[in-house]
Amino acid sequence: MTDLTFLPDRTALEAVDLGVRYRGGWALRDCSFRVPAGRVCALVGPNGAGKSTLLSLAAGLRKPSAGRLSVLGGAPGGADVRPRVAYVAQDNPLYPHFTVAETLRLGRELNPGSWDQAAAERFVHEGGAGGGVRPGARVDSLSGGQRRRVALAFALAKRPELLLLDEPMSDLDPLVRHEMMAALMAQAAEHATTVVIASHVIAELEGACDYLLLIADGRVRLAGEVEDLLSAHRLVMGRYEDAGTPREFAAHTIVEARTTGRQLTALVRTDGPIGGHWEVAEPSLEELLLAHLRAPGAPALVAPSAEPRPAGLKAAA
Ligand SMILES: Nc1ncnc2c1ncn2[C@@H]1O[C@H](COP(=O)(O)OP(=O)(O)OP(=O)(O)O)[C@@H](O)[C@H]1O
Repeated sequence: MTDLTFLPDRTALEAVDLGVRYRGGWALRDCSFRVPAGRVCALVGPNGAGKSTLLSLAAGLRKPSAGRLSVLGGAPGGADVRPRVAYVAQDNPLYPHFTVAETLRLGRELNPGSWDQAAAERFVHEGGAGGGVRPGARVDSLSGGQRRRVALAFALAKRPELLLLDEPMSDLDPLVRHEMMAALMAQAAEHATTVVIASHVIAELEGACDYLLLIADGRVRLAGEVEDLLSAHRLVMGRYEDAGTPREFAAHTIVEARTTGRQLTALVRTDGPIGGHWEVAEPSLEELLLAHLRAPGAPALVAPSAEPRPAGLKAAA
C-alpha cells in the first residue's frame, strides 16, 4: 500500500452533486464523493452504471450537466491539470498510421518535462510469452491486446499524478494482464500516482486497490477505503427455518439476505456484534460488491474519507 504520510490532505477527485445528462436520461446523478491522492481506486458498477462517463469527465473530455468535479484541485482538462493526468479510454485512442516508435516519439514531444522513454520502451517491448510489440510495427497492424499495451505504455510514461484507466485489462491475455497490473502497482507505489481503474474483473482489483467507488444507475453506492468498507460489513451465515428476518438482525442494516434450503447468508452493515448462533465473518471485496450489485435498494455508504470537502472545490469552480 502506498505510504500516504507525505500526502496528508491532497485530493485527486472531488465531486459534489455531479450529474451528466444524455438524451436518453441521466448517466450520473447527484454524485458526491472524494478520492484522496495517492490511492489506487477501483471504479466498479454494472454495465451502463456511468463509469466511463465519470472517467471522461475527469479527463476533461465532457462537461457536467449539474454539480461540480475537481481534478487535482483544479478544473478537469484545465491547462494546469491536463499535463498531470493520463487517461486510457476503452477504445485505446492512438494514431493508426503511426508506428509504435513514432507513437512513443510523439509522447516524448508532447510531454517534454515528464516523459520516461525507458519505461515506455520497457513496457511496450518486454512482452512475456511473445506479448511484446516491435517498434517498427504500425498501430493498425497490432492486435487489440498489443494496442492496449502501447496505450498503457503511453499513459504510464507520461508519469502522471492521476492515471484514469477504463477497463485497461479487458483484451489482454492472463500473463500480460498480470504483468501490466504489476507495472501499474509499481508506478503507483514509486511515484505516489493516484490510479482510478474501472473494471468488471473483481479478482484483478482485489489486493491491488485500496480505495473503492461503486456506482450503479448513475449514483454512488459505496465510496471509501476498501478496509473501512469491508470492516463496516459482516457476512452472516447459519441455519434458519423461520419466516421473516432473524430478530438478531433488527439492529443492523441488511444489504442482502438469501436462503438456500435452510441456510441463510446475509451481508449486513453493522458497527456492533450480531448475537445468536450465527457464523459471522468479514466479507471479501467480491462478496461486498456482489451483494451491493444484487441489492440496488440498499442504502449508500460513503466513508468519512470519501466525503467531499466543499472548500476543496472552490479551486475548480
Ligand atoms: N454518448 C452518449 N450518448 C447517450 N447516452 C450515452 C452516451 N454515453 C453513455 N450513454 C449512456 O449513459 C449511461 C452510462 O454509460 P457509461 O458508458 O458511462 O457506463 P459504464 O458504467 O461505463 O458501462 P460499461 O460497464 O458497459 O462500460 C448508459 O445508460 C449509456 O447508455
